[in-house]
Formats: sequence, structure tokens, C-alpha cells
Amino acid sequence: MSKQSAPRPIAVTMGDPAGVGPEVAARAWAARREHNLPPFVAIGDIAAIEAVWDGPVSRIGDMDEAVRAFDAALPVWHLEDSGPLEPGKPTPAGATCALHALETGIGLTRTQASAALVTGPVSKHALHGIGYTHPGQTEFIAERCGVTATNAVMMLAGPTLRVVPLTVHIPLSEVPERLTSDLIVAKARMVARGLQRDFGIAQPRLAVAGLNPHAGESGQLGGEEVRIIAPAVEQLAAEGILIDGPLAADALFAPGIRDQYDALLCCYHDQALAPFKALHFHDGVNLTLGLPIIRTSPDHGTAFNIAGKGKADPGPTIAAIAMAARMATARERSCAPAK
Ligand SMILES: NC(=O)C1=CN([C@@H]2O[C@H](COP(=O)(O)OP(=O)(O)OC[C@H]3O[C@@H](n4cnc5c(N)ncnc54)[C@H](O)[C@@H]3O)[C@@H](O)[C@H]2O)C=CC1
Ligand SMILES: NCC(=O)COP(=O)(O)O
Repeated sequence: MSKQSAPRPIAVTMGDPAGVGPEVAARAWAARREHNLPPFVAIGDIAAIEAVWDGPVSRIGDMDEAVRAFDAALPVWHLEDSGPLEPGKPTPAGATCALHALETGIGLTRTQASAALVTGPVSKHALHGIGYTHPGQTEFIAERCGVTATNAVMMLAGPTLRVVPLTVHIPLSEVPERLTSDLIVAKARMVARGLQRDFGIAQPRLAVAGLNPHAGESGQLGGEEVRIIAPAVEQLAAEGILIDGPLAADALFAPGIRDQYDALLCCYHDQALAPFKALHFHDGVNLTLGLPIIRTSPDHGTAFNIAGKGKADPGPTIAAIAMAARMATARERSCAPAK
């Protein structure tokens, strides 16, 4: 008889203890039955949860204990005291705790103690204040997993739209020089593979947005489409990837056009995230393709302006946990020996 392996919980980092991360993790647990969420464990300062939520918590010491506790209480992997806590007021001690939670979550997932990693929102400004040099969590996780930043691809996924910012956390003025044909080719390949592996789409259809108005109007309104984007699309098409572009970004998000594609590749952060959040602010997931581990995240930030006020919507965290669970199941099935 084959031995049944114990289910592994999902590691959910709380992010900055002064942000909305602790409360959305707690409220996701409260909604676990309604959303059929698998066992997960919140990682961070237990006091950050207790400051904003009066539901049951269980301080756990290993992942099996988390699975046993999950039905009756939110399992918390307590890391450290992050100092005096005031929701909405980030501190260096809080940023340090958020970073330790991220390190712990990555470690637990890389060693397969947890099935997937869901990261809570951090303040990049507060992290940089304690010496963190990565642009976001994506690049940090990639580095810890031995993956180059180019091959760790940020995707925002919701029920009706998936977008990929080809350049991410850089000033807008640097986008034209950082957008290269090589970058587009590398990221589009990872997107096509990721959609096959993690979303079960056999032949993903991609589109690349133009950078300039009207996708450059044949070079009259900017040269990036002709010099950079079109040659990349040509190369990808020659490799057998189904891809269109450069397409005018203003119309690309219209219903009837966006629906023709499995993912839209956009030249810069807000070209991708502004339309995405207009559609999926309450159920959007940020995920990283190209990693050996599964990593998802709610699509919002620390929301210091509403932290601790009971206003934070747990919808994106619920969606991030549910998506991580589906991806873990898909990867486990693809690795299972054929019967
Ligand atoms: N995954 C991550 O770790 C992310 C971190 N950030 C960081 O968060 C900090 C704040 O960034 P902002 O641009 O202000 O974005 P933000 O997402 O924190 O807030 C933007 C607006 O959305 C609202 N909001 C955010 N989450 C909400 C929720 N769950 N329910 C209801 N309303 C919500 C906020 O109250 C605010 O009005 C920055 O330091 C940024 O770097 C931003 C995006 C993602
Ligand atoms: N705007 C998306 C975002 O800031 C998330 O970045 P990351 O921390 O997941 O790299």
C-alpha cells in the first residue's frame, strides 16, 4: 500500500505589520470554509494580528501542527516582536520583521515544508530604509531561488484578464532604454511556458502592447515599435509562440479585443496594472512565473491609510491563496508518476 503524504499548508507572509497584511490574512482564514481554502499559516509577528483581529489564533512550531490547528484557529508562525505597533505607522523594526517573514516563507517553500508561498504587502520604502536593495519582493524571491530577475516574470491574473509588465519598478523615463527585443523575447517565452505549466493552456495566445500612441503610427509617433517590439514578436512567432503586436494599447483592453488573448504583455508597470486594477481590484492576484516554487500575492500594497480600521478587503488575499493551491495541485499532478 502506498503511503499517503500529509497535506502541506501554504505559507502566507503578513508583510509589513503596520499595513493591512495581518488583517487580510486573518479575514481570509475567517472566510476559509466559504472559499474552500486549503490550510495555510500566517508568518510574522503574532501581535500584529492580535492588534487588529479578535478571532482565534494558534501559535505553531511546525507545519504539521498548522494543518491540525487550521480548522479551529488561524495558525501563526511567530517570528519576532516587531516593536511598538500602530497600524498605519511603519517602523524599521516592522520592515525587518516583514523581511524575516519573507525569508522564512521562501525557506519553507523551497524545502517543500509548504506547498506554495503567498506574500503579504510590504512597503518598499520602509524596506529600503533598512538596507534592502531589490526593487520588490519578486526579485528577492528570484535571487533566493537562483533565478535571474529577467526570468522571474511578474503576472497579474484575475478571472477575466492577465497582464505582464515587461518593465516593472523603474522610473517611466527609463522605460524606452530598458525595453529591448531580448527582454521581450525572454519574458514572452516565460509567459508562454508559465501559462502552459501553471494554467493548463496548451497553446497560449499573447499580445504585446505598443509603447507610443497608436503603436507608434508606423514610426511617426515613436520608433520603439518598429525597432524593438516588432522584431521580438517576429522572433517569437518563428519559435511557434502565438503572439500579436505591437498593438495600440488604448484599444487592447477593450472587451472583445482583450478576450482574444491569454495574456497581454505591456511596456511598463501602469500600462498593465491600471486597466488590470480597474477590472480586478477586489480579486486580482500578482504571481511570479519562472520560479521553481509557486509564489502568489494579493495585487495591492500596504494600504497604510486604512490599516487597522476594518476596511481592508481580503478578496485579493483569498484569490491569491486559492490560486496558489490550484497551481500546487497542477504541479503535483504533472510530477506524479503515470499509473
Ligand atoms: N505586493 C506588494 O508588496 C505591494 C506593495 N506595494 C507597496 O505598498 C505601499 C503603498 O502603495 P500604494 O501605491 O499606496 O498602493 P496600495 O495598494 O497600498 O493602496 C492604494 C489604494 O488602494 C486601497 N487599498 C489597497 N488595498 C486594499 C484592500 N485590500 N481593501 C481595500 N482598499 C485597499 C488603499 O486604501 C489605497 O487607497 C508602497 O510602499 C508600495 O511599494 C504596492 C503594491 C504591491
Ligand atoms: N505593483 C506590483 C508590486 O509592487 C508587487 O511587487 P512585488 O513586491 O511582488 O515584486
